[in-house]
Amino acid sequence: MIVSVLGSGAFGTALAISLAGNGPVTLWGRNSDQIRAMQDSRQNESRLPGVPLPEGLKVTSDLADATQSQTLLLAVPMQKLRVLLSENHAMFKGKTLVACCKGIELNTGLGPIAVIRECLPDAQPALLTGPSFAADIARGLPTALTLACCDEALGRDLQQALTTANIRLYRTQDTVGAELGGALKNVMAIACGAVIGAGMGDSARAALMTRGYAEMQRMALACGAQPETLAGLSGFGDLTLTCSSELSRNYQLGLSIGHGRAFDPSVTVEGAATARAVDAKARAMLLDMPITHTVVGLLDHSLTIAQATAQLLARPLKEE
Ligand SMILES: NC(=O)C1=CN([C@@H]2O[C@H](COP(=O)(O)OP(=O)(O)OC[C@H]3O[C@@H](n4cnc5c(N)ncnc54)[C@H](OP(=O)(O)O)[C@@H]3O)[C@@H](O)[C@H]2O)C=CC1
Ligand SMILES: O=C(CO)COP(=O)(O)O
Repeated sequence: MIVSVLGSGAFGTALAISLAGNGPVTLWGRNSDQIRAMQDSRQNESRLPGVPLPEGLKVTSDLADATQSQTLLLAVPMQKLRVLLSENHAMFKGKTLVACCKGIELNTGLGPIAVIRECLPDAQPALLTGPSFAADIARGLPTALTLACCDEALGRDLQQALTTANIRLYRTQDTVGAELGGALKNVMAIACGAVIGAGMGDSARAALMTRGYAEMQRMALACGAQPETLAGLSGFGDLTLTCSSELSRNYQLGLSIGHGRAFDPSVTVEGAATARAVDAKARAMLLDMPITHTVVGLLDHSLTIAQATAQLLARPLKEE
């Protein structure tokens, strides 16, 4: 299977580096200056400094060239997926499109698979998700991820083709569960970072992770997901990683909120838009998602940390 990775950020570059161990890979980025610098230095200095690009990895800013491959990994932020697909519609027709982003689209409440289906009804969509930091993958450290695809035969082919020396893939047909797990864990990571940043301690974080997981399940099951998917790598696995590591940008944003410090708005933090999208979706579906709602309040500055904490603690007592 000939593969190209579209999006030369941290994750796209890391995936391309790992996949290059299987055979030739093309990595596409939209910024021709950045791509030229990558071609010259053979590293991605802004996103993954110090990690050399392997020989079999071709880097290009020519999308027509990159989309010669039948299988395209889409490693752009969730809120940018639709524009990439719709602006380059003709080049993506009939391709196998593997979304590598984690989030829910702000204006529609849709996940990546549904966005691909809307933009390109004749494409074959799949999702690569689960606990992994780009820096770990790029350095060859071992990771286990979920490959979600409704079509079982295609899912098996992708699982085989995208497994690498350091990425072990598990397979599921439950794309709804896989994409909601990956999207919602980022919202919980913001909440956990805020609690730790504000000095509320590890017990409070454990409470948020557990009740956050209950919220993730509530939304996912209401959308038709399987509970096993939420308990797997794409849900519980990624929740654990993202809520407990300072390498996570979502967690870092939470830490800044907790510390009362500004955060660089240019950093990709998927959980911010996703919290707003999920909060609106939960309201429409009459689902109780208090942590997500509180994160939106913190992001919008309509709640202080103290108010947010008091509000969550004062909720009516209930069975677990
Ligand atoms: N980093 C990680 O550890 C992991 C990330 N992910 C997921 O991967 C996705 C991408 O994240 P990540 O790579 O880290 O983010 P980065 O911020 O490192 O990179 C994002 C990339 O997307 C490009 N991009 C943005 N908008 C467009 C567009 N309209 N068309 C084409 N390219 C565009 C950016 O280009 P430019 O620089 O020109 O703006 C940049 O190269 C996210 O959904 C994230 O959740 C998943 C697992 C791990
Ligand atoms: O998705 C990730 C880990 O699985 C990366 O997390 P951040 O986007 O918070 O850095």
